[in-house]
Amino acid sequence: MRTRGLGRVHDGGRDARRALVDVEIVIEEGEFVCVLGPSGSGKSTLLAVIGGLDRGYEGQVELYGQDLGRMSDAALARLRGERIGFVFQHFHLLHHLTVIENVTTPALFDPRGDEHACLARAKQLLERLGLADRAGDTPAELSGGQRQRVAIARALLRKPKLLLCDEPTGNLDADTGARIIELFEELHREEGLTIVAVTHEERLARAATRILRLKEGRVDTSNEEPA
Ligand SMILES: Nc1ncnc2c1ncn2[C@@H]1O[C@H](COP(=O)(O)OP(=O)(O)OP(=O)(O)O)[C@@H](O)[C@H]1O
Repeated sequence: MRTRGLGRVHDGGRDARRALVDVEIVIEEGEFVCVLGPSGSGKSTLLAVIGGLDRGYEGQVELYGQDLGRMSDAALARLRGERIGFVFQHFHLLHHLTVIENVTTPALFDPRGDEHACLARAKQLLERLGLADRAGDTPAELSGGQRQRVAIARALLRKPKLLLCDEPTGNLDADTGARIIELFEELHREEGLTIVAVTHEERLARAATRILRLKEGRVDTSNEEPA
């Protein structure tokens, strides 16, 4: 993933906000990057842009050798579906579906998908995330941390190459948070998963192989340190 001269202005009427300013970053395959920075520094905006969800940017974003700005909406949706898993800050679960349905539903849109394999992987992920006995519950019956783990299982279902997460441990107690971090480290080490995680949490940042700091929409290199 590479950005060149990346900028993003959020249109707030008279009060337009420059969320990203001239961001130049390269993330290699297999990296585990944590994005740190104060509230409002552009972290969530950066994730949305590099994940192909926000197309209103200036400059260039290249993902797996493709210039996102030159892709059709359909091609971009396909790239997202095949290669990227998202864990959003507010989970975005579907409230009328059960846990297992939430995890498997995005994969059902894949015409080449194998339903049995998909269900088996969903069950395995729920097991790994300590939710095996909650598969039939709806999100309303779960705690915030459990919902977060459902969102993580859903993001991992299609074996993405790149996992983009916004505060993935933000709602979790210390033990559950530690389990998620272990899972990320395992997926990164064993399956070569590239992870880009926005976080405020020290524990997660310590697990990363690189820290990227944002400040007022710019990459902040004043405090560079090896992770
Ligand atoms: N949809 C939007 N419309 C208008 N302004 C927005 C929108 N999304 C973000 N912004 C503004 O862009 C700037 C960067 O926001 P962003 O959410 O990317 O920051 P952040 O670093 O992720 O913050 P936090 O840590 O609080 O989640 C902020 O000033 C924010 O108010």
